[in-house]
Amino acid sequence: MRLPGMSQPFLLAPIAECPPGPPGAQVRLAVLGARGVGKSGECGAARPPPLPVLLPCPSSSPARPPLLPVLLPCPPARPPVLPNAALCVSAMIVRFLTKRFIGDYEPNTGNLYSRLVHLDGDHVAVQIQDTPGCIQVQEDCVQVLDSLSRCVKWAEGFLLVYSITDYSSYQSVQPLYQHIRKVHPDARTPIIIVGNKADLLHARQVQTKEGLQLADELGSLFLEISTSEDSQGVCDVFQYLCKEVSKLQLAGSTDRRRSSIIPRPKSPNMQDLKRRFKQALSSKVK
Ligand SMILES: Nc1nc2c(ncn2[C@@H]2O[C@H](COP(=O)(O)OP(=O)(O)OP(=O)(O)O)[C@@H](O)[C@H]2O)c(=O)[nH]1
Repeated sequence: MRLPGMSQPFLLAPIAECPPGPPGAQVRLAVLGARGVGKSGECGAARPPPLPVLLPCPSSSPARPPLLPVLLPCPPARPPVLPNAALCVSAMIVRFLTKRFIGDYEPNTGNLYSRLVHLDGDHVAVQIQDTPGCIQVQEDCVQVLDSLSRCVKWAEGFLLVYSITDYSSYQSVQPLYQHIRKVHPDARTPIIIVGNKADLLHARQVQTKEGLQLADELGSLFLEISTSEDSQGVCDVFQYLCKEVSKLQLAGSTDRRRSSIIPRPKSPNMQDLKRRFKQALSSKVK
C-alpha cells in the first residue's frame, strides 16, 4: 500500500544538532521495533532480577520530561524473555536517510539521527530515534524498557515496525501501541504500523489482512514494505509521518494562540451603576 502523494525527491544534509526554530520546523520521530513475546517455559531459567521500568510522568511539555526510575519486580515463576531476532528498524532509517540498504546486521545501541529533510518546499529538521530492544511481553506482564520509555515521551510521531516473517513481533505491536497512547493520549499523535520484509514471502508468518485488521482495531495507518527492495516506499512512510507531525505542531500552536486571548470583560450594567451612585450621594447628603 502506498501513501498518497508521497513520492517526491527530498534533500538530505547532515546537521550537528537541530537548532530551535518556529513550530513545524522540527520533527521528532521514533521508530520502534516490535519484538519479544515470550512464552512460559520458553527458557526455563531462574526468575530474572527486577527490571528498571520508567513510569510516564504526566506532563504537557514537549521538552524531555524528567523520568522516574521505578523498579517493578516481575511476578515469580515467570521465565525471562529473550529478544527475538533483529527486525529491520535500523535498516529502515538508514534507507530513508541515505537511500542505501544495509544487508548486514549490527546490533544497534539506540542511535539518534538528525537530518534536514526537504518537505513540501520547507527544510524540516528531523530527529529519528532508533530504539534497541523495546518491550517485553509475558502474558499478563508487560514491561517497557527504560530506553523505550524515554524515547516514547520524547517523540512526536511513531513508526511501529514488525517483521512479516516473525509472528511474535506482530504480537508485540498492540502493547507497544497502547504504551504510546498512554504517554500521548492525544489521539492525533501519529502512529503508523509497518510490516517490513515484505520481500520474504516464502518466510511470511503474518498475513497482510492480519496487519490491516490490527491497524483497524487500533485506529492506525498500516502498510507493508520491503526495506531491501522498495526504497521509495520507506521514504514515503517517513515523509508522511513528518507531515503529520508538522500538521499537529501547527494545530497545537494555533490552539495555544487561541487560548491565550484574554476574554473581554462584560460591559458593566450602567443602570445599576447609576442607581448605586445615586444611593451613595443621597446617603452623604443625609
Ligand atoms: N530481506 C530483507 N531483509 C531486511 C529487510 N529489512 C531489514 N532486513 C535485514 O534484517 C536484519 C536486521 O535489520 P536491522 O535494521 O539491523 O535490525 P534492527 O531491528 O535495527 O536490530 P537491532 O539493532 O537489534 O535493534 C539486517 O540483516 C537487515 O539487512 C527487508 O525489508 N528485507
